[in-house]
Amino acid sequence: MSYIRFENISKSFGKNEVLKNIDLEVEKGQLVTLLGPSGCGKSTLLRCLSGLETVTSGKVYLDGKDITNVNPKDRDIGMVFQQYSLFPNMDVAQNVAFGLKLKKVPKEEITKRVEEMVDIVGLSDHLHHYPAQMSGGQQQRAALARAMVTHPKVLLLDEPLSAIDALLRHSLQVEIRRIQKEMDITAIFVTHDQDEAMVMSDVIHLMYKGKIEQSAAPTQMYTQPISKFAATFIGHYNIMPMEDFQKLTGKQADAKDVAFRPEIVEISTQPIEKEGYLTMKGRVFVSLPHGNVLRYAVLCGDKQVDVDVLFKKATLIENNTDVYLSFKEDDCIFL
Ligand SMILES: Nc1ncnc2c1ncn2[C@@H]1O[C@H](COP(=O)(O)OP(=O)(O)OP(=O)(O)O)[C@@H](O)[C@H]1O
Repeated sequence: MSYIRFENISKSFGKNEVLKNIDLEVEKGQLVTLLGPSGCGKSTLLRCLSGLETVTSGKVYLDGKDITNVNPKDRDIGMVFQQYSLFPNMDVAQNVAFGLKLKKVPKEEITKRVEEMVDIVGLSDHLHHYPAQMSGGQQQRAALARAMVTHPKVLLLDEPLSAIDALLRHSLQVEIRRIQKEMDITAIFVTHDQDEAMVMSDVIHLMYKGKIEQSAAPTQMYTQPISKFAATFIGHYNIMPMEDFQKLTGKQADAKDVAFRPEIVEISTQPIEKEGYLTMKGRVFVSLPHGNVLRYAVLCGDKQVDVDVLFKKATLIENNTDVYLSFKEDDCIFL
């Protein structure tokens, strides 16, 4: 049996069914992400594991035991939330020591374990600082240390980085992943940010309206979405009804929609003819920098197709220029 197992979990608040027959497994030592839009049930599923929420039906197993009705404090689960949940009147050392004191761990051992843990999260210089004296990122590291110092069976991270600015957020993503691997922690991470899920996870569980839409490793999720929703949520796919796609490219397929990523499309002012490639004509109506690429929005018929070109290669095509788009048929996903 897997280390964590949600078996046929449903959860309703009154008439609102928020989780619908969820089956999900997590292996020991994995970091899995629950990814999905706001309100799809990510936090509720996490709270069913921690015991902060009861399930309406189904069972939750942890480390071979049915914990569905176990008191939250006896589940041995560490949690970090979006809000910095440190005790404001305690310094970092006292905050991190808190759980160990509750467990009546001997004093010398507490000091040793707190110092080790604070060192791992890179806060040794802030051992005696209070939360108000630290940045958001430092406070989240302290919260992480506090959640991990007791060696919980599972670490639950509910959007722990969403209040932190982009640059620091990225370095904390990498750091949390490093610590999780180094300490062989089993963790479930909740986010609505696809990039964060891509960086952090062994497996992504994409949720939609209370169900698991797709479960896959990050690269597979990115390159092989199984539904229109998955393609919309991950990878910024161009999605076009098959009827329009057929009119533009001549390609026929037994599908409702076709999805293709902006970065697989070549754009040129000259016709492109290549074996195995599909082409369509269009007109550039705007181009905007997007991270490290230039994104052209091209109108093909009455459909917008986004095309990403690496900045270093880009010679700017002016707005209102007629262009040819081409892409490998193999790179299209027929849904
Ligand atoms: N205690 C509660 N009482 C009533 N409804 C609730 C409660 N907790 C959550 N809900 C509802 O359950 C649904 C799922 O909420 P949940 O917080 O799990 O979503 P989420 O995917 O984590 O969203 P977000 O990314 O915005 O945090 C929402 O419609 C929410 O309003």
